[in-house]
Amino acid sequence: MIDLLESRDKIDKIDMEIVRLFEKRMKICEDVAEYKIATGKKVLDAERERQKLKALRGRAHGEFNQLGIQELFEQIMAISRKRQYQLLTEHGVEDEEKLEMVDFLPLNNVTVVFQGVEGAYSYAAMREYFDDDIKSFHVKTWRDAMEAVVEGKADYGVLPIENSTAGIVAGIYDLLTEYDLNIVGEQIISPRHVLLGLPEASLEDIRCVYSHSQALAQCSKYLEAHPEWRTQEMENTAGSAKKVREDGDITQASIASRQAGELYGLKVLAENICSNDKNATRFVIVSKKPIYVKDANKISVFFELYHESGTLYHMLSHIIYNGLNMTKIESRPIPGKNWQYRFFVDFEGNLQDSAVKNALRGIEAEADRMRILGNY
Ligand SMILES: C=C(O[C@@H]1C=C(C(=O)O)C=C[C@H]1O)C(=O)O
Repeated sequence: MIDLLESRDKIDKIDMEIVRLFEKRMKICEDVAEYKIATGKKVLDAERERQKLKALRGRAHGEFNQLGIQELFEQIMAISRKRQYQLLTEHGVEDEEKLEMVDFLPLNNVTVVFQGVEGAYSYAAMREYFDDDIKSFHVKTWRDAMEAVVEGKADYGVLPIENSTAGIVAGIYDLLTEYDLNIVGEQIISPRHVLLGLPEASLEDIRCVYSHSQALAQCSKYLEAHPEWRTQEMENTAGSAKKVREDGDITQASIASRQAGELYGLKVLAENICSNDKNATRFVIVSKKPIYVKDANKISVFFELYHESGTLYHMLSHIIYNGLNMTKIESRPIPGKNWQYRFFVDFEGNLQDSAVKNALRGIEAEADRMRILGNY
């Protein structure tokens, strides 16, 4: 019988040899980086890598080993690029500065836009984030809010991006890729939805419940317990309260905040109706100014990838390899490119950190399209 220890001993010797050759190869890659720093040539040379993979596969025997060699060398070359990005950062080769660091966000004499009507949760988030002396106005849609900021009618916009029960607000993710705005802050608030009706209404009268789709989703368990009620989506929660007041129909109810009920003269018919009592919504604060505050510790980016196997893995490896903590990943379809996706990733860090610079350099060089959405 073959001796296990003897085989392992042989493997160990081969592995030592692989380590020695790997380090020898990496040393030469550092020389390549030096050449690239001096000449401005890009780190990634996709054509060279394709040729190498083809040639190396051809040296291996059998389909299994050919695939193995391909995988192995894809990794080796990805590691070589990561080292080169590090060297570029170490040599102070800066990508053009996309965002400028500031000590504080300018908050004096500013105008803020939010979507919805007064009493909406975006309004509450704005009140929480900004000082009392700001000027504010509201618009009908999220797109209107984005445009108000782009056109300079508002300095900041407040937009809901994620709820801990219902998940992401997909429309906001998509709009962030359409408009060249920058996330400069975030605010989490805990919506406490209540069921609101006319003062003369009681629970037995209700036939139809109006609210924003997110609020309906956040109260889905409560609504499922009332299968006799219809639900109808509206643009925002406070607007649904306004509608119930204006229609004056005792069969209508709204899911909104207690404050919206007070604002529109409605009665609380039921409380604690959220499926998750820790329900919280995260809002982002967007600005046209390409800035970030010096102690910002979260970065949001999005990127699109070539439709090839392993591309997402390679992209995320830039974050992992540089020791950064990824806190979120989402994907959204790319309009007009069926079954292709755009990825949104959040990770901890500040744009001044070398690890962040290295990771972003790699992602930018290797993704189809990439943009930093903000450091906040
Ligand atoms: C080392 C180089 O940089 C990158 C890494 C490669 C490798 O490790 O073989 C090949 C091409 C480049 O994408 C190079 O340009 O030769």
